[in-house]
Amino acid sequence: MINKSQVLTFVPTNNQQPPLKSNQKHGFHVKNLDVTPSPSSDSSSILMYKTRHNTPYTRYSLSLLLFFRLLKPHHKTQQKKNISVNVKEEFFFNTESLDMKKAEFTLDSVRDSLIRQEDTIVFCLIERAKYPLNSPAYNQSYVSIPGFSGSSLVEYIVKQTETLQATAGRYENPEEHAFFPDNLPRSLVPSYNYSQVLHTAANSININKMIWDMYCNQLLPLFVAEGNDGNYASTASSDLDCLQALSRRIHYGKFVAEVKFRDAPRDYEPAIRAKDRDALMKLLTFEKVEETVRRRVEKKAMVFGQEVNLDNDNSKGKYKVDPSVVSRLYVEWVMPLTKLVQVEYLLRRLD
Ligand SMILES: C=C(O[C@@H]1C=C(C(=O)O)C=C[C@H]1O)C(=O)O
Repeated sequence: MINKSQVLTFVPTNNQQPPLKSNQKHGFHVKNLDVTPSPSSDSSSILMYKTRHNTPYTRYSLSLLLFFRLLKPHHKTQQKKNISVNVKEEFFFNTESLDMKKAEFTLDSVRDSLIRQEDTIVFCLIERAKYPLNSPAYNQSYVSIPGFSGSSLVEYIVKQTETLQATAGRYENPEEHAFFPDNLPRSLVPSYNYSQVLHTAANSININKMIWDMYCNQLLPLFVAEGNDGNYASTASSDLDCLQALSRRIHYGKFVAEVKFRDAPRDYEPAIRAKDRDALMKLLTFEKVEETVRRRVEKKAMVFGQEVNLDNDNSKGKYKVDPSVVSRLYVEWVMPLTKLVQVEYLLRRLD
């Protein structure tokens, strides 16, 4: 009989795996499955399984057969008894978080993360664009919630979510920054050993007030329809997703600056000592990269935001979020604010 402590280990079946790309990682996660065991299954059942695209199908099918045999009750009258089995499954993924890349902190790996974050930002904007502006959600006199006087519904939802997420450890991660950081509760979860690549002065940099102002007062009216459909809570929740994605991207400038400084400390040190913001801005700016980013996010807005249907494609040119607005968002706000974070970080780098 299988007992609770048994683990079905899915292991690679050969060594001829294609090399991982630089932004891919390889690992295992453990899934907990409820199965009804067969008494004939012996305790040494180990299934061979391979998740990569070069899976040998014969081995794969055999594995599945074995697996389903384990799931099959052996006798009709047998009382169904669910047993928890841990399945360790090999997986591959593109890492978005820098922490998954502990071993390779390079300008390329940091830029890979920024590229992946573009997807998140574009999808968040698409989700927000489902709703019209819904201006009451931003109006501080529309709601009067005990303990939150003077807060709009969006502020209320952001504050409450941040409070909850702080207890779950969100702000222990150096990549995360709260919009209302004062008086947040302590994390209640075991601490994770995040890689400490940043200078401690990084903790003093939080430009979320500027991001909030840019998002609510300048960006929103550019990509949502005017009007009001009453979905204020969902709207506020979508806003929170957008704000968090933008904040994470922009504050990622700290990591970009750190890696640039490490690559060329002698170039940066004189400008840092002279507190010369303009010189720092010049040193850290790569116009060609910015142009590539601008074109790529515009294209992502076209690809992710197009209507998909199976008939003749008559939806060309219709996008859920105007691609030129996404390009403008990056050129006017996201990239300049990311560079501002870089300058602020570098100015403190030798403290
Ligand atoms: C982030 C970087 O620094 C600057 C800011 C960029 C951005 O925000 O996308 C792009 C290029 C640089 O001018 C970088 O060099 O990758």
